[in-house]
Amino acid sequence: MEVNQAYISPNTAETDDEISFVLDLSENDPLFQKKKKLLEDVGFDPKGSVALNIASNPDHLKHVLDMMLKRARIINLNEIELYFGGADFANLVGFNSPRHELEALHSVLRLIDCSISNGKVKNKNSLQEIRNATVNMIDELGHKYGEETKVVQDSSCEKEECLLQWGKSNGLHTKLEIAYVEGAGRGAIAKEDLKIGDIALEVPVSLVISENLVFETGMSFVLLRQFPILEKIEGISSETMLLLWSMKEKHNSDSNFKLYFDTLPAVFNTGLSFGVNAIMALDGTILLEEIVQAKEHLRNQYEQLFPVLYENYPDVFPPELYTWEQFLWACELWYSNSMKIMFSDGKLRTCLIPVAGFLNHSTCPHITHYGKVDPLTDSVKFPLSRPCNAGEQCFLTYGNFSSSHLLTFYGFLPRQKNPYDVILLDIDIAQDEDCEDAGRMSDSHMVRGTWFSRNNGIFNYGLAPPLLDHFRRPRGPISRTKTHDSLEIEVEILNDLRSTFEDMMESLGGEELDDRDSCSWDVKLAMDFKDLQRRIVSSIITSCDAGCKLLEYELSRCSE
Ligand SMILES: C[S@@+](CC[C@H](N)C(=O)[O-])C[C@H]1O[C@@H](n2cnc3c(N)ncnc32)[C@H](O)[C@@H]1O
Repeated sequence: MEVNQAYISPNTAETDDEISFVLDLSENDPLFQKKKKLLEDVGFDPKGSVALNIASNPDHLKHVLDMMLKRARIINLNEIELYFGGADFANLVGFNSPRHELEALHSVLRLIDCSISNGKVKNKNSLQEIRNATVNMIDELGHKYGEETKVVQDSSCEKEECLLQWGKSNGLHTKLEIAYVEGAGRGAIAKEDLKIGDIALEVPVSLVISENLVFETGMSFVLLRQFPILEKIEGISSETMLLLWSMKEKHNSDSNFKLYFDTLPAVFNTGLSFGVNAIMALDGTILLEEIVQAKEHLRNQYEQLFPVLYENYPDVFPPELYTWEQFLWACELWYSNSMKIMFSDGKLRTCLIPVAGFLNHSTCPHITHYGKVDPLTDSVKFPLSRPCNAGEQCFLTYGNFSSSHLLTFYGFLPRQKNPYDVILLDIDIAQDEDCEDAGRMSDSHMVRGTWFSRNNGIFNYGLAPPLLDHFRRPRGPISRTKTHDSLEIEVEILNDLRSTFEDMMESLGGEELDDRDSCSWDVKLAMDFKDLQRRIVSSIITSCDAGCKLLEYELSRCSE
């Protein structure tokens, strides 16, 4: 899971009757130049502010909120969002994805809260009104895009309850309880109505499993004794050491983390455990190659360590605990359950966090800002970015991951539409080197389901502007004027694209007629993934067709 980084520095300045909200684009943002250009293109000063008149009418408040949101949306774009919407200014100021919209609304809320709390403004009514409007928008977003959860009532969560009790007696605080939920194993359910800013879970650093804890405390693995051994293996990373530690610690009945290990599944069922049939079922998708390579990489890593370690140090590395299967289990544990946490010393460490590991992922999550140790409390906090009512499952974001990544490393496909499901295209980008498209990815072009686009008209067709420009550029100066010549070029481009995607569809093959429910978990997941690829490719072919029809109609009008 990725640490959430917001490259925004919110700021406010007040006079007696006006507040200036400064949503500054940080120069540390890796996409600074692209976003700066975008802000300028839509008429914003990148260093500018939005002014709120204290004695304002509802129309002014609405306008101020609208302006703040537009800035916040641009500032919060990530690379994929920038690629698909970047050059399309009309779309950019509208809705992009639930995560993106939530982030934008949050930046605005932080600014307003900052102003309210600094107490300089005498008349707080306007601020409160604009705050209420922002909170309402966050609420509506949750209602529209949030996932519903069915709790599996007859499953016992005894081990999970023990872990919670152990956590609480060691300083953990939570407003969540653990239950089995349909389709996702265990999940965390809100015990009471939680509002924005409430801390759903707080875990003291002393309960966090990281290289710090493992290497700095005299744990049962006698790690200090192992260091000289491990240091002899060239390039061994702290991650590898943590893998080795967890493989043994899981069997240690005296472990400080015994109750945590007791709650872990015996098998993880991620893409890394796919059997041959499932891998074959991925034929025609890039995921087949990706999974094979990822597994090969892990196998090589294992073979660098074993049998050398257990032959030379059988006491420390007993062969029965260090099998390839156990190694894969530990890899899957760390891939699917770890979080990257920024510690008070400024270092980012990969950690396992008891209880937080029960939080499932959603593309419209409740918890988006986590991943930093609070130095005042020496704990990791999980605050709510949108409300979660009692009885609802509280979701986290694992990061802006594609379904292929989620399948490979977490073993599931999100139920909702995933805006990060892109198909990378094998296009020579050399021609694009001097291109300065606002949203172009640095090294690739891509497509995603055209259902995400609201711009299907001529010159857009629901496709990414940088991709279309890539095809336009060799055909002459890029034009968005409906002349006969430019329309002809557009038809040519859509025909080329359609044929590329028809080939891709053919290599995916027809839909399998098998009864999914009787398939093994991995084959079913592979087939579901392939269906998703077919839907994406089919949406592009349909959009190319629809675009050609529009162009033909326009061309016929030109020649009239
Ligand atoms: C950090 S754990 C979350 C707790 C997990 N459900 C459990 O029972 O241990 C991550 C794993 O939860 C499952 N998971 C998380 N989010 C999911 C989702 N939206 N749908 C289905 N499974 C999900 C996947 O198996 C993933 O590898």
